[in-house]
Amino acid sequence: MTALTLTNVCKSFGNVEVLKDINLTVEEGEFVVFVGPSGCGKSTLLRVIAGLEDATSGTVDIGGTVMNHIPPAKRGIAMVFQSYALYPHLTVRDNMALGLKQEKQPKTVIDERVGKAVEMLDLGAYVDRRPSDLSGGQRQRVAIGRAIVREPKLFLFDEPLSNLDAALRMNTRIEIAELHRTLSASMIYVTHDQTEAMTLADKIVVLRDGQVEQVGSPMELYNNPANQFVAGFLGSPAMNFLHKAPLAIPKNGALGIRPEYLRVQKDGRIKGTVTHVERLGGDTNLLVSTAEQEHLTVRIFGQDSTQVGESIQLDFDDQQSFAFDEHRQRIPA
Ligand SMILES: Nc1ncnc2c1ncn2[C@@H]1O[C@H](COP(=O)(O)OP(=O)(O)OP(=O)(O)O)[C@@H](O)[C@H]1O
Repeated sequence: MTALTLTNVCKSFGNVEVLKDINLTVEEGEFVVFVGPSGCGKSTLLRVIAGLEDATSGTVDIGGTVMNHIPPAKRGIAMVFQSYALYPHLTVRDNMALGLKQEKQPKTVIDERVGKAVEMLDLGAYVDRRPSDLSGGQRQRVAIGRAIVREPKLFLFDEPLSNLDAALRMNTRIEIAELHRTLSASMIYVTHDQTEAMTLADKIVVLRDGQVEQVGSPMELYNNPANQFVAGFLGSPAMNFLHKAPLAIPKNGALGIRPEYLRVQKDGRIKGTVTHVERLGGDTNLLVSTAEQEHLTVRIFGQDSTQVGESIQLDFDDQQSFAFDEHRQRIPA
């Protein structure tokens, strides 16, 4: 069963085309992440699925029903926003129960579902507090709880972790992954953070300028990017692109090498100077300016004593490099 099918979905604001012919399926139980740079249309696409925006053309099918003209509350979806969108005057318990009360669910059902969500999200100690007395991470868990109690067919997350600091972001990311395993629910998650996309997704949809660039599992996209944009977007530090001889560069194209596939080697084909060293504790990143005035990042696993200003020679295995043509499309190996 398919949780969501988008067919030829387009969206314009005035004469600005923000989504261009989007075709996509989300299978039941799948965790799909929309990723792409700021302004590429991720949130708009999510809002079209939610019914907060109308598609200009195309169909939005949720669980086998075309939903284009069905209001958000009747689409069987629940949305979690970056801003939490909690009611400040209501307690945690009442915030979570509100949607069910509005649906006129019996009290026993409300108590049971809220109780289950509170337990799942470890919010037991906070049920009588108001949002202002919670941390950002706790607030976001309440917002997630409010979505869970509605038992939606499809969860929609719009950058839910953007307001959290790095440590909390990682914890909450893991909690969302666990939640997905526990609920086996279909989820769509919007982010511009490629780490979130890589770690959470069953399937990543890379968007650019309102179009789908590539769809696949995180490792498929990492190991087999269709084009230079996808190759450069996924991976941290980002893939290096070299454009100048003496390496074998496709005509007017580029050779892509991931930082972890470059190694320091005497007589290496790439010669350069270290311009900056980032010691991350576990790993070391070297920034290198090549003899051809191109810039590279080299990722060394572990600690390394290389200093700024040192001359360096680098090499790589050809089968671990990626060739791109003049249109930035991947040239198959
Ligand atoms: N209501 C609107 N009216 C006019 N233009 C809009 C409206 N909403 C979004 N846009 C435009 O549509 C484009 C896509 O916006 P959207 O918010 O979907 O991008 P995004 O990929 O989610 O970006 P970000 O990561 O910055 O949130 C942007 O150029 C934006 O300015």
